[in-house]
Amino acid sequence: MSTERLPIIDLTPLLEQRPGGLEQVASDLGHAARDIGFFYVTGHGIDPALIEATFAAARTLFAQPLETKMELTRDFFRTNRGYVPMKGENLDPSKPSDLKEAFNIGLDLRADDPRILAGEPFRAVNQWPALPGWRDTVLAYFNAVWRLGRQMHRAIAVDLGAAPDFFEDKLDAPLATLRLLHYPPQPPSAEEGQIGAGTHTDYGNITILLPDDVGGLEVQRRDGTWIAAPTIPGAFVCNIGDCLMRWTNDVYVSTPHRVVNRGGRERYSIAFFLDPNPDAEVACMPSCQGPDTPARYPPVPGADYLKMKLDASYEPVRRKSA
Ligand SMILES: O=C(O)CCC(=O)C(=O)O
Ligand SMILES: [Fe+2]
Repeated sequence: MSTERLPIIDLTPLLEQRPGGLEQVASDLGHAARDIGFFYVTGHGIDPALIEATFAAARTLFAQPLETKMELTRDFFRTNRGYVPMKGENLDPSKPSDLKEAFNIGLDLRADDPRILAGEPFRAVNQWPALPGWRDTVLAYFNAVWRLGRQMHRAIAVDLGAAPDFFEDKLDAPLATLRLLHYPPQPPSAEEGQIGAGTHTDYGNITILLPDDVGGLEVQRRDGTWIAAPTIPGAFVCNIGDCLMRWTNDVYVSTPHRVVNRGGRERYSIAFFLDPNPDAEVACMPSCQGPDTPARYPPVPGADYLKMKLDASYEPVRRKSA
């Protein structure tokens, strides 16, 4: 394991709209996004009490009987919402399934939302456990990190030579997923290659991850070696996803990572995946192409891209359970 550390980026100048703050953070984010594709962010302004309450909500949910949790997993493959039991997913399809359970929440829509009635992909109602205050807490956290992700996209847009609001209408009704995660300690009985989260890249634009103090996230450098990404109290870990890599003609990198819970304790983490609006056209940014670097990928709607990625990750589990 390499001793290199991921960069730490302070978002305060961006979020407080200090003079030159947007450009400063654009440069810091752009550098990290082109290099290792992973970075910590501090100065994000999200209330520590909300963070604590969301962790508490995750612990309470995962402590429910399996039967109760399984009731929250209707039609998962179509909606990408609700509960995923232990070993219910293979982030690395070449390895045994992941030693984790998860719970997904998407954009919160009413049952009579026209997008649901029209059968649009991944538009669905959320599944809510019958726990007092749970929905309010988790939705407040969803909204806070979504807002943060959009603000970070202002800096990303500037780094990519676009207007600061370039991404705004592509992220205002996004296929975003908030995912609560629970990993048991890595058991001695695990199959060869079976870990908390198999090596994978994320699918969306950016991921805003809040790990607890157990640690266990590992990031793969381009030379194949691994860097530990220990938890920094109060900081998020952010990474570039495949969709933004495509948008930038591979100028930004979506970096492989994994979770191995060697800490001997239960581990909880909360990931927010900011995928674009379903109808946002994911097309090569003008600044990322030129005579020597033509666009490598044709434009694709956000929804088609996400579907392609999710299908590949659940396919092995679906096949086994068929
Ligand atoms: O739990 C973590 O720390 C990371 C999880 C992850 O990489 C993912 O769910 O995509
Ligand atoms: Fe990930």
